[in-house]
Amino acid sequence: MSYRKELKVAELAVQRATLLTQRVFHEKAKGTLSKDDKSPVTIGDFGAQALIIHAIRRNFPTDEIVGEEEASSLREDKDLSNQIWELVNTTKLDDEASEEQLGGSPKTEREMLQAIDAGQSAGGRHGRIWALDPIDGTKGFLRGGQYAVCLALIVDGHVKVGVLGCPNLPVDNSAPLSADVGDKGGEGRGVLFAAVLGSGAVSRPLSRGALQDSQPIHMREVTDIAQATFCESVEAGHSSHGDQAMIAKKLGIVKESVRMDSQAKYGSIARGAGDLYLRLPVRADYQEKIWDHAAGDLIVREAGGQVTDVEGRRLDFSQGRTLKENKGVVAAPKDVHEQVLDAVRSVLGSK
Ligand SMILES: Nc1ncnc2c1ncn2[C@@H]1O[C@H](COP(=O)(O)O)[C@@H](O)[C@H]1OP(=O)(O)O
Ligand SMILES: [Mg+2]
Ligand SMILES: [Mg+2]
Ligand SMILES: [Mg+2]
Repeated sequence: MSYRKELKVAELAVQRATLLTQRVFHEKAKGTLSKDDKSPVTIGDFGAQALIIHAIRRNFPTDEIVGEEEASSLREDKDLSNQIWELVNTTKLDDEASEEQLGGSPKTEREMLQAIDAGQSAGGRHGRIWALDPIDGTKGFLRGGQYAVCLALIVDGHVKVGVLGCPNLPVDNSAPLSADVGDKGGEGRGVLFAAVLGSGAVSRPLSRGALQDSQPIHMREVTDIAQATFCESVEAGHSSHGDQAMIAKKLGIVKESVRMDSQAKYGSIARGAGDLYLRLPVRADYQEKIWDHAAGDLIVREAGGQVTDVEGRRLDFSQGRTLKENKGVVAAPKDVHEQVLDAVRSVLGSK
């Protein structure tokens, strides 16, 4: 299957949602709510989820959706719900045909809340399931750092389409890897990554209207692993900086790691700005969420990379809302992945 329509809808929906998140960053007070697990959520997360789920339901009404957020806290907080509605109701792509392809946006606040709540699928190994992270790296978003709007289509447990909107990464695929977001105007920033299984990966500038032209992206060829650049989370609570530093040392890497939030890490290595992405578990009981990895996993593999967990198993998206059969992530160009994995095993094995 070509998944042509799925790809187009996903790209446009992510592009529109990034506009909403940027409006939140530039125009709104960025208050946060704390979720049960103490992680933050903003009006940007809810608004982006509403717009994207609306577009999926209009175009693919029988598909299931695994979305990170849900609306119960908004039903109890009218003021917050109103703020999100104002954003959702007024964020549109400049291009009418593209808006039409998305099926417009929710018509009422009630419809918006229903859309947010339509992301409660349990996931699993059968059927068509969209995995959605409306803002990945919420902490990065709040800091003015990197974040990503992430959407993937999983069919019978396999990722078929992946899209990442990264408003604060440079458009230029050859720009040096840095978590820096540049000047306040955002000139030259904003990139949309996409991949379809078997068709390669591309990037294009994020725009305010129709999709711009894309170009293919590839991982960089690494001939000497000691020269590789690796990226990791900013948050030490999300992956172990200590173990990652030991692995880098074992590989002879002397360059300092680049720390950035969100799946922008997957996009960055897929276009050869960096080479390796290591995410080593901090807590034995944390299960990675499918929406934190599905799009990035496909984009990196389609750009010539391999993505596994710390034991060398491919990420298994058929296990429900989490990657419960996996521990951590090791993403690298295919040719050196085994070498990186050996270093990971030896560091983790000796603990
Ligand atoms: N203990 C943890 N280990 C790994 N990832 C985590 C942990 N706690 C939260 N996360 C998730 O890490 C993601 C951000 O990753 P990164 O550090 O690469 O930017 C977020 O989606 C966040 O989930 P949440 O949305 O619940 O905060
Ligand atoms: Mg996330
Ligand atoms: Mg999120
Ligand atoms: Mg979150």
